[in-house]
Formats: sequence, C-alpha cells, structure tokens
Amino acid sequence: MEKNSVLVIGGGAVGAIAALNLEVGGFATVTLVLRSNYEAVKRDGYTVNSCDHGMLKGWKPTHLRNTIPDLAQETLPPYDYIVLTTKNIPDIPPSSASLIAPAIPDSNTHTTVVLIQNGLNIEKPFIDAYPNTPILSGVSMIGSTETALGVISQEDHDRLLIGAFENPNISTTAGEGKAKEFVKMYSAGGKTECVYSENVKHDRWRKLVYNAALNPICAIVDLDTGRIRLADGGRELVGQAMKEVVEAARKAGVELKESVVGEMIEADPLEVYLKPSMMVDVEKGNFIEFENLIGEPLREGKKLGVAMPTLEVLYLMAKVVQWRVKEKRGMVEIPAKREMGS
Ligand SMILES: NC(=O)C1=CN([C@@H]2O[C@H](COP(=O)(O)OP(=O)(O)OC[C@H]3O[C@@H](n4cnc5c(N)ncnc54)[C@H](OP(=O)(O)O)[C@@H]3O)[C@@H](O)[C@H]2O)C=CC1
Ligand SMILES: CC(C)(CO)C(=O)C(=O)O
Repeated sequence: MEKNSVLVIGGGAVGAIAALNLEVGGFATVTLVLRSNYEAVKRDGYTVNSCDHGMLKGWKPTHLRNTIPDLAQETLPPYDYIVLTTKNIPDIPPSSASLIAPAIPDSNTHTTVVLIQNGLNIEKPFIDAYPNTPILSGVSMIGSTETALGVISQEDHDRLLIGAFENPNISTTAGEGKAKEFVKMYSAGGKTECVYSENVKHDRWRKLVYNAALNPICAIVDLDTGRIRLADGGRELVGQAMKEVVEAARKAGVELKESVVGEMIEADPLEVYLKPSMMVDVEKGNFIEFENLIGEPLREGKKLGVAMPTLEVLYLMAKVVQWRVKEKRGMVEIPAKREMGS
C-alpha cells in the first residue's frame, strides 16, 4: 500500500491515539489539527499513557497545525483521508460538516471522510454538503481522556469498527473498498483492533445503548460507570433507559441481542471507575454531544411509535446542562438578579 496523506481534525482523547496508530503503522503521513492544546503539543509533544502504546513522552505526528488547511488558498493537494475526531455538537456552530469545507476540494471524489465520533445520523449533513464524497463510520470503544493539555490517558484497548455509511450517490463496493483500505492503514502498527464492518447501522445503534443511556446518566448524576453500578437505583435507571434504546433500534430494523443491556452496563471493568465522554465534558465545562447521542435515537424511536419516557427526561436534562454551559460562556442573556420584594 502507498502512503496516504491523512488530515486528522481534533487531537484530543480519540484523535491523538488515532494519529498515533496511523503514524505507527507506516502507511500514513498525518497532519493533525489542534486547538486549545496546540501550543502545549507544539512545545512539548504529547505525553501518552496508553494501555496499547505504553508511556510516550514528547510524541508528535508528522505535521501539526492550529488551522484547518485551506486547499485553495495554500495551494495544497487534496488529502486522501480526512478523519474527524472533534466532538460532534450540531446545536453549537460551526457544524462538523462546515468545519472541513476548506480542506475538501470542490465537487470532491478523491478525499474520503472518516467520522470517528459517537451518535446517530451524523453522516447526513456530510452527504448533503459533499454528495460524492465517501463517508466512513468509525465506532470506537477506547476509554481515552485528555487529562491536561497534550496529556492523554488511554485506559481501555482501542477497538474501532470501520464501515461505509450508506450513500445513494456512491456504489457500495467503492465505499467498502475505502473502508477496507482505512482498516489496513489503521491496523498496520499492530497496536489496535480495527476491523471492517458491513453493518454500520447496527454498530451505531449498539453503541447507543451505552451512549444514549449510561453516558448521559453518569454526566447528569456525576457518578462514573463503576459507582453508578454500586449506587442504589443506579442499575435500574440505566437498564430502563437502555431497554428503550434497544426497542427503538428494533423498530428501526436493528435487532440487538437480549444480552446487550447487561453487556453495556458491564462494558467497563467496575474498578476502573471510568468516566464516559459526556461526564468528562461536564467536568471540563465543555458542551456535550446530547443531540446526536440522545436526541437522534429519541426522535427516531418516537417516529416509530416507541415509548421512551426515560430518554425523554434524559434529553431534557441534557439540554438544560447545555444551557448552563451557554450561560457560563455568555451565550445567553438572563434578567439581572434583584432582591426579593424589590
Ligand atoms: N473519549 C472516548 O473514550 C471516546 C470518545 N468517542 C467519541 O469520539 C469523538 C471525540 O471525542 P474525544 O476525543 O473524547 O473528545 P475531546 O474533547 O477529548 O477531543 C476533541 C478535540 O477536538 C478539538 N476540536 C474541536 N473543534 C476543533 C476545531 N474546530 N479545530 C481543531 N480542533 C478542534 C478539541 O479542541 P478544544 O480542546 O479546543 O475543544 C479537542 O482537542 C466524540 O464524538 C466522542 O463521543 C468515542 C469513543 C470513546
Ligand atoms: C463507551 C465509551 C467510554 C468508549 O469506550 C464512549 O463511547 C464514550 O465515553 O463516549
């Protein structure tokens, strides 16, 4: 295989490990786009404490930048792959699809876009904006966190499912070919378990059993995935939400095994006390991906006639949490406080 040029956007918990896997494999030259951690990584490189890669100090990919490359303005050749590893938060601009616009050639057919991001229906805005671009789905189980700028702690083995999203403008075999090439490139270093998947819809719904239920519950009640299992009522609450997602998936044509609820509750070893990504974001004062993780499965389920009372409450609570961040960042105006009786 020839070396591919790969633009990875978002060098946080998942993006840094993705960039590392791609470079270690030897079939990719990575350009990594950073934002808040750019200065720290440029100066000191990454510190990575990883169950797959061991302890690395000062690691950097081939190229680092703090802006999205503008192919036209910088007269750059198109990338073979653009891998998006930012959080995907459609309610907070800019949208993920518009973010990559400067790095995609007009009427693109060359560059393949890979979304290593959680959530349902995330491909739709990309297919609308770049109709002839192959869009790949990356469903990751990794348990990685950026604990300080440029410091990555990966506690769970990197398992990545790659497949092509259904796209009416692209043949199934073309999408499949790109997905298989990406798997080869990503796996070449031997540090990860990256496999081709022909059922992206199944992968996404299965992961949502965790991400629409356990992930927001941990964030809202401020308990990690170990403590929520130990807490009075914790397992019941999570189980109830998960069952609603399983039913919505079934109505959407994705049959998940009965055992999936138990498997997802126990997905992380209890004593790791793992904080899922939404909980990490709440702790950092970041926006959360609640629309793609809870809103989309809820909307799909309701459309198909599934009763999802627990998800409804989680969705509204997550929306309120998002508002809290907006207020902290001065994005909403509220009436001035006044004394009682004045
Ligand atoms: N962490 C995990 O274990 C897992 C996460 N996922 C999913 O993977 C995706 C990425 O998550 P994760 O890595 O945890 O998130 P992080 O918040 O750790 O990393 C996202 C990175 O993207 C950067 N970023 C955001 N917007 C831009 C931009 N416009 N230009 C450049 N960089 C940008 C952020 O910068 P800044 O700091 O400035 O915001 C941050 O460094 C999400 O969809 C998540 O749900 C999936 C499986 C597991
Ligand atoms: C399930 C998990 C922890 C990935 O390993 C995740 O998807 C997240 O934190 O968002």
